[in-house]
Formats: sequence, structure tokens, C-alpha cells
Amino acid sequence: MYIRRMFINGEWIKSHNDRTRDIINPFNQEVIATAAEGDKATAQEAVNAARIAFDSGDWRNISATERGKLIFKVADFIERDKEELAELETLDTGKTIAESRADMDDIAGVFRYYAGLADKDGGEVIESPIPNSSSKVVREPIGVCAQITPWNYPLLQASWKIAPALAAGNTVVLKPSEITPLTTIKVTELIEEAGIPNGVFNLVLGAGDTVGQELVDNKMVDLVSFTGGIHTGKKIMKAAADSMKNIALELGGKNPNIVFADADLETALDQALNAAYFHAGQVCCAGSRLIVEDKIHDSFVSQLAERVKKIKLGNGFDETTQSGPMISAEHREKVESFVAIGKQEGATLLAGGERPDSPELQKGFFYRPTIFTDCTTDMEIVQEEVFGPVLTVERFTTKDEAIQLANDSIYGLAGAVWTENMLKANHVAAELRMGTVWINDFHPYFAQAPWGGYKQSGIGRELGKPGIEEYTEVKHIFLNTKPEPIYWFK
Ligand SMILES: NC(=O)c1ccc[n+]([C@@H]2O[C@H](COP(=O)([O-])OP(=O)(O)OC[C@H]3O[C@@H](n4cnc5c(N)ncnc54)[C@H](O)[C@@H]3O)[C@@H](O)[C@H]2O)c1
Ligand SMILES: C[N+](C)(C)CC=O
Repeated sequence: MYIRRMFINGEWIKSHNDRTRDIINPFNQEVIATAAEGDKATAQEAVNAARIAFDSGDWRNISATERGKLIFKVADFIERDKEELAELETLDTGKTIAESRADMDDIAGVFRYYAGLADKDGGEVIESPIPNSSSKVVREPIGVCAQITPWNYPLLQASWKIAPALAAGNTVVLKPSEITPLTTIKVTELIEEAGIPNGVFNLVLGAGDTVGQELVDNKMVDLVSFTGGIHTGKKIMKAAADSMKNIALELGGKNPNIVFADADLETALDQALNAAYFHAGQVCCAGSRLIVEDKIHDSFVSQLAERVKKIKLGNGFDETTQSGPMISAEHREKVESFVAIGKQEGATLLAGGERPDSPELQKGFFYRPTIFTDCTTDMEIVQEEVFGPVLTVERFTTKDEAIQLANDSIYGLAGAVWTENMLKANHVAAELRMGTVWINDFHPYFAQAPWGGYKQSGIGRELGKPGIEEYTEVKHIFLNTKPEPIYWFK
């Protein structure tokens, strides 16, 4: 049996006890691969390798231009192997092949962007207030970075971490979600092929509460960068405090999509569907809270329901499929329990709310796109991140009410506002307490623009310039050009 292995210090290794995990296709529950299942000891080995590689200085001290060249090579290889990577992502997550191809383009773009940024920060000379001196501020790599990623955008989320960390001169131990490791394993092969030195990038596989927890606890790790759920994020933050590690947290969202009556309603409606149901709603920035102006609420929602009922569920490899399955049986059950809560709370179920009955979908973890109307902000279904194809709808009459509803959340990841009135749009955008606000659009994210959350959606930023700065320490170097005795202690 071919076992996908972990990569530590330039070697592809199995787990100590030969434990493995089957990787399942969520469309039909077939085993698509078997992966080594690491344990605490494997995580420790990987951290040791990353520590030695960092302390040796071989990676952080080569020129940033050289590091950039190697990272450009990884981008080239991702483009070369795009179709294989996209197929693996669809097999592993169930997302449509068109989505996976788009992800691969984004991922190559992220590697290119950070490869290009690698040698662009030469530090800054600052004005020293002390005579006969000069001061400069430089950014240095932070050290050994543990990176932990989720299952919904497996390689995309990994790329946001790997590319800037390596470009800045750090060494890395990455643990992908145990459910969806395949594309991350493949990219590790590409990192090896690009010639990035041994020990600089290490891949460990396995469960969060063993392998992941060790990465967070290990005192040789300098930074933990985590993308995943809020509950895991809180655990990681608490554990990291013990050794005062730097942390970067990209967590969940419950993202409002505000539609004013003066919007281009055809576009707003079309994009409200995309916002809520893209990748079966398993998206951190899914527009899962629709907030619609009273005047248009009834007609907007009834048209939306008609469109929702036509969404074609199916195999991600079928080019006519519009949405794939949920990632797992457990996750679908979680979504179902939220729908039950919504009903108990008195929300009106307008569409979906059940598994599809077509015979060809019975082996997959499918759930029909769902709409709840008559929702209020005190409902759990409005406040909790369901992370599935479930949309709640609230109504408002004034702009201030729309802002107040949208901000009434522990989360602050992203949101959108739809109106043709740019004064109003800009006012609402300024008032929303979120890391990203889209005006007359939903979902765009790209390498150049920072991504991250306000409030409990996270700490720190990925992408853009802040996405590489997160992987650096700032050092002030002061030079006395005319040293003299002070005679304080005579
Ligand atoms: N903000 C963003 O950019 C963003 C992007 C993608 C996903 N997400 C969020 O991710 C969540 C879905 O992903 P998930 O279900 O894989 O999340 P999760 O928190 O269950 O798992 C994420 C990762 O953490 C690991 N993990 C679990 N327990 C751990 C522990 N104790 N110590 C260390 N690691 C541990 C898991 O093995 C996995 O690799 C959603 O909440 C979604 O909003 C956020
Ligand atoms: C930010 N994004 C959309 C890539 C992944 C969120 O789950």
C-alpha cells in the first residue's frame, strides 16, 4: 500500500508506529489515499529540524533575492502541476473542479507575490535624537514557525502561511487538516524539487489534539500561525501563553451582506447566492447573514428562494455541478443541528432544511441550500458560524439600523454593502467593524490585500505586506559614531 508520508529534515518518513489514516472523498466516501499519522514525537522531530535549520543561519542569511528565486520556482511548479493539484483538491474536499482550478491560480499568485516581496524591505533609517549617532530599523525572521491549517481551503490557506514565512527567512513546520492533507503533501514535493534546503520546510500529518497541540506547546517554536475554528483558536491562544509565543489567528466569521433598496438588485441577488452557498457555505467569509431593506425584502427573498431551489448539487468533477457536498458526516450533522435550533427559535424555513433525496447523492455528505427568514439577532442561528449552506435573513428600515445589526456579532471577519449611493456605501463601510468590507461585491480576496478579522475573528493579518511582516521581528540598531566616556559612576 502506498502511504503518503511526512517530510522532516529533507526525508520522507512514516510514523513511528506505522499508524495511518484513510483520506475520504466526501462525494462518495471512497478511500482516496492513506496518509501517515504522526504523533507528538514526530512533531518534536520536525520542530528540532526546523530549529537547527534556523539556528544554522543557512536559510536566513542567504540573500533575500536568492530566497525569492527559490520561492518563484515553487510558483512555477504549482502552475506546471495545476491540473493534478486541482484534481487532488476536488477529490479531497468535494469542491467543484472550477473552484479548485481558481484556488491553484491564487496559490501560485501568492507564492509569486511573496517571492517578489522577499528582497523589497531593506530596513529604514530613522532620525536619532542623540548627537553623533545613527539609527536603523530592520526586520528579521522570527524563527521557527508552526503553521496549522483547516480543511475548507487546504492548500490556499497553507500558501498564505508558507510563502511569506519562507520569504522572510524563517523555518517552518506545517500541519494541514488531517481530513484534507493531499495538496499540501504535493506542494511539499514541489518545495523539495525547488531546492529549498533540508530542515527549512517540514510537513507533519495527524490529529490536532496530538500533533497540533505539540506544535503549540513546544518551547522551540517562536510563532504559531493558525487558521481554523474559534474554539480551537482560543485553546491555542491559551496554550501559547505558557511560552509567550507570537500567535497569528485566522478564525471564523458570521458575515453580514447588507442590501439597500437602491442597489442594482439583479446583481445583489445573484451575488447573495454566491456569498452564501459557494463551496456549500463552508467558507470563513460566507455571506451567511443577509440583511435586507424592508421595502424590497419580500420580493428579494422570494426571488432568492426560487434561485436557491435550482442550485445543482453533485460531483465536483461534473462541470455542471454548482455545489459539492459537506466535508464529512459529522460536519453535516452539526449543520443539521443548527437548522433544528433555527426552527425551535422561530425562524421561518423558506428553502432547504434537509438532505437531498436524489439517489446519486446518497453516498455523499450533501445538504440542500437553506434559507431562514424572520430572523432576529438574538437567535443562535444568526449568531453562530454554521459553516454550511444556511442563510439567515433579517430586515431593516434605516441605514443606522443596518449598521447596528451587522455589527451585532462576536465576529468581525468580512461583510458587504450593496447600494448605488456611494456616500452611503462609504459611510456604512467605515462603520462596519470588520477586516474586509466589500462595496457592491462579495468574496474578492487577493495576494496584495491584507486579510484577517476584527473582534473574535482573529489576531493579525495574512496576505499583503502585513502578511510577511507577521513573520518578522523588528530590531532597532543604534550606532554611536563618536563614543566617549560618560563618567556617571565616577
Ligand atoms: N479566517 C480565515 O481566513 C479562515 C479561513 C479558512 C477557515 N477558517 C475557519 O476554519 C474553520 C473550519 O476549519 P476546521 O474545522 O478545520 O477548524 P478546526 O479548528 O477544527 O481545525 C483547524 C486545524 O487545527 C487543528 N487542531 C485542532 N485542535 C488543535 C489543537 N488543540 N492544537 C493545535 N491544532 C489543533 C486541526 O487538526 C486542523 O489542522 C471555520 O471556523 C472557518 O471559518 C478561517
Ligand atoms: C478566505 N478564504 C475565502 C480563502 C477562505 C475562507 O474560508
